[in-house]
Amino acid sequence: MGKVYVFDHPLIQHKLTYIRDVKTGTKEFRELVDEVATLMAFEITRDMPLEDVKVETPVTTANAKMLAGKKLGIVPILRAGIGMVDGILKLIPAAKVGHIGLYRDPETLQPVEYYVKLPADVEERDFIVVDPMLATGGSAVEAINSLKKRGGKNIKFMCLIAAPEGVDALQAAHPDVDIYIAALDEKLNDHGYIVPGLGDAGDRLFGTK
Ligand SMILES: O=P(O)(O)OC[C@H]1O[C@H](OP(=O)(O)OP(=O)(O)O)[C@H](O)[C@@H]1O
Ligand SMILES: O=c1cc[nH]c(=O)[nH]1
Ligand SMILES: [Mg+2]
Repeated sequence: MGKVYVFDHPLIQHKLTYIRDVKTGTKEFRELVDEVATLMAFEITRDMPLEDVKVETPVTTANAKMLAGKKLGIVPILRAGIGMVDGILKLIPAAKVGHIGLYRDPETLQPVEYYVKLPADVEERDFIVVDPMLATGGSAVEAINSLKKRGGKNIKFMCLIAAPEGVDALQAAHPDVDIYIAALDEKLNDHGYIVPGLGDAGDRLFGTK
C-alpha cells in the first residue's frame, strides 16, 4: 500500500489558507501555488540518492556529495498541474518535464486523455506526477496508468489538496505509489468537488471563470 504523507509545515499550511480563500485573485493564487510546490519539493526529495565525490575547495580537497543516478521527471496533469512545475524546477532545474493532458468529464467525472509527451528513457527515471487536486482520484489513476504503460516505474504523486475518496482510489489502483499532500480534506460534494477545497484549481490558476 502506498504511504500518505501530509505536509504540516507551518509555511505550507499558512500559504494554503490563502490559496483556499475565495478572495485570492489569479495572480496571487498562481504565486502561492508556485511557492507551496517549492516547499513540497524540498520535502519530497528527501530520499534522493547521493554519491560520493571530491571537490577542490580554495583550501584542500573535500569529500562531498552530489545527486546520483538518472535525472528526475516531473509530470504535471494538464492543465492545473502546470501551476506546480516551476516551483519544483526552482530546486531541481535539471529535471525533465513530461505532460499528460486529462480533463474530467463534468457529467461522468471520468478522466478523458487528450495529450501525452514524456521525456526519453522513461524506464530509468524517477517521476513525480503533480496536480493540485486529488478528488475522485480518476485523473491521477489514469495519468499513472499512462505513465506506467510507457515504462514508468518509480512514481510519486504530489498534490495540494486530497479527498479521502481520491486517496483510497489511488492507493487501490497503484499501491506502489506514495502520495504527498498539503491537506487531506473532508469529502467530495455531489459535483465531485473537494469540500472545503479551493474550488476549480485550473480556473483559479488561469483565470478562466
Ligand atoms: O480526482 P479527479 O476527480 O479526477 O479530479 C481531479 C482533476 O480535476 C481537475 O482537473 P480538470 O478536469 O478540472 O481539468 P483542468 O486542469 O484542465 O481544469 C484537477 O486539476 C484534477 O486533474
Ligand atoms: O475540487 C476540485 C475537484 C476537482 N478539480 C478541481 O479543480 N477542484
Ligand atoms: Mg479544472
